[in-house]
Amino acid sequence: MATVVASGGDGKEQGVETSVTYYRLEEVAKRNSSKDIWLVIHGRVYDVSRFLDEHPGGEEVLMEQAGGDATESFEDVGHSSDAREMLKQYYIGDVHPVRTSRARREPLKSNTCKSYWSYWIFPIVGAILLGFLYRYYMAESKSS
Ligand code: HEM
Repeated sequence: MATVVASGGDGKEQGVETSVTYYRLEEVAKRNSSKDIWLVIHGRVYDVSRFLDEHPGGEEVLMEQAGGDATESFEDVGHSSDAREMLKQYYIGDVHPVRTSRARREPLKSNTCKSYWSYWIFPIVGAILLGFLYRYYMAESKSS
């Protein structure tokens, strides 16, 4: 079961049933000081504060990405599989899957209503047509 961590606070809050901690992008964005650096790579949040001095590519590149999504820069460098393996050491959680404001405004569209009407409309229209045809037929047979 996943735990959602709201933005604000110290960002380390965790619930009772925890397997993944989610951080909002606003929370990650705050971690951009020289001593406290978080970044996002492929939707995962990494606390690289203690990795700055050790990063073979230098601390500047990490600081440039601090608090943001570093996926593109990380991939552009073509990091080795060892580097990707190292990521695990700094992993602290996932980016919170936020619904877009549009998705929040629009309720989930259901087909139930649509199919309900199409279920009734065809028999009704068919019955009306049959009624007209019958009247037409009767009028014709009377006049002849
Ligand atoms: C937690 C995240 C990161 C880890 C664990 C990591 C790890 C490493 C490692 C192990 C290397 C040595 C080369 C290799 O094995 O590929 C390296 C090199 C490098 N990294 Fe990172 N890196 C991270 C994030 C980044 C980011 C966000 C950038 C942004 C541009 C970056 C830029 C570089 C550069 C420029 C080099 C030097 C490449 C070279 O000299 O060929 N790294 N990194």
